[in-house]
Amino acid sequence: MIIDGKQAAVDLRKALAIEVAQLKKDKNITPGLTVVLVGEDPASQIYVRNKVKQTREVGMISSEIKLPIDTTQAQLLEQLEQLNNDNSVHGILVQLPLPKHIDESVIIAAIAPHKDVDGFHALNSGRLLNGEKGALVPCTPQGCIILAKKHLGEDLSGLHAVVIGRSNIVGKPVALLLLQEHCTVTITHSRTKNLAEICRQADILIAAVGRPNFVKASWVKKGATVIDVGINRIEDENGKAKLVGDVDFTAVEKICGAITPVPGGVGPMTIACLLKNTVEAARANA
Ligand SMILES: Nc1nc2c(c(=O)[nH]1)N[C@@H](CN(C=O)c1ccc(C(=O)N[C@@H](CCC(=O)O)C(=O)O)cc1)CN2
Repeated sequence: MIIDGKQAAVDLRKALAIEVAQLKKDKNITPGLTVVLVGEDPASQIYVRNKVKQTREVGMISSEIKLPIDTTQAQLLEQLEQLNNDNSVHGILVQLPLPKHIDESVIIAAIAPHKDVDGFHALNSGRLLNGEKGALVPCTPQGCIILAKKHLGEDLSGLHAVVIGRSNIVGKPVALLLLQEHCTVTITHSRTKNLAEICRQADILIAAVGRPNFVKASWVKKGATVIDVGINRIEDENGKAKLVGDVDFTAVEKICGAITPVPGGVGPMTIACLLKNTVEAARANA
């Protein structure tokens, strides 16, 4: 089975549009998201454009702040201070990666935690770690869980989930979410020994390593659910640009029970979950 992330994102946005309309009717609140982009990275520009477009499509307010590549860290912090104090802005997102002269961790820490719709602020990651209610949860990990449940149903308890990758943005939070779902969780990374053997034990395999076609068919247990977070741009045999995930899709598809494709898997869910977080932020701070 191929898990259709594009369709799951459409379904989530439809449900959010209804919620947004209800929030307007009942409380006269229109959720507002501001996306900040520093520089002109082509992929980031596309992601930001899609975020703004989809936010508006579900009836929310969205604005984009484009800053030049030579923006200083102090200038970006000043911009965030203004957004933190603007009551019409419920969600703030700074598109990553930032230019090298800006320290991402300083910027993430400067976003008001209740407006941190990326869920990257230490207060939100701490809440997730403690299993507290009210955390804004990172979008890609949320998308992974929703997509895994499309195949496995709501109850993931007792399943062995193996996560490849330990980033703060995907690997660690997705592992915590799987733990909340009562999975047995193994986190693996570049120094893990016997990686293939560990992956073969997975009922749910999450690949978030950033290496094209890294996960081979021989690493996958028959019937496993495979969630591919990778977005890697490579050249095909004719020199044409092509987008692939971290999983050797063609080979793994024949063995697994279900798999997310790239494109059309986790990526679209990242943006849909961002809209979900913005609605939650607006509701929580009404
Ligand atoms: N502040 C953040 N920065 C970044 C995040 C993030 O969650 N917050 N994630 C990524 C980029 N990203 C969202 O920002 C993102 C990446 C990919 C997609 C997506 O829909 N991909 C499509 C393919 C699109 C293409 O052709 O490039 C797919 O997989 O089908 C959405 C959002 C890094 N930065």
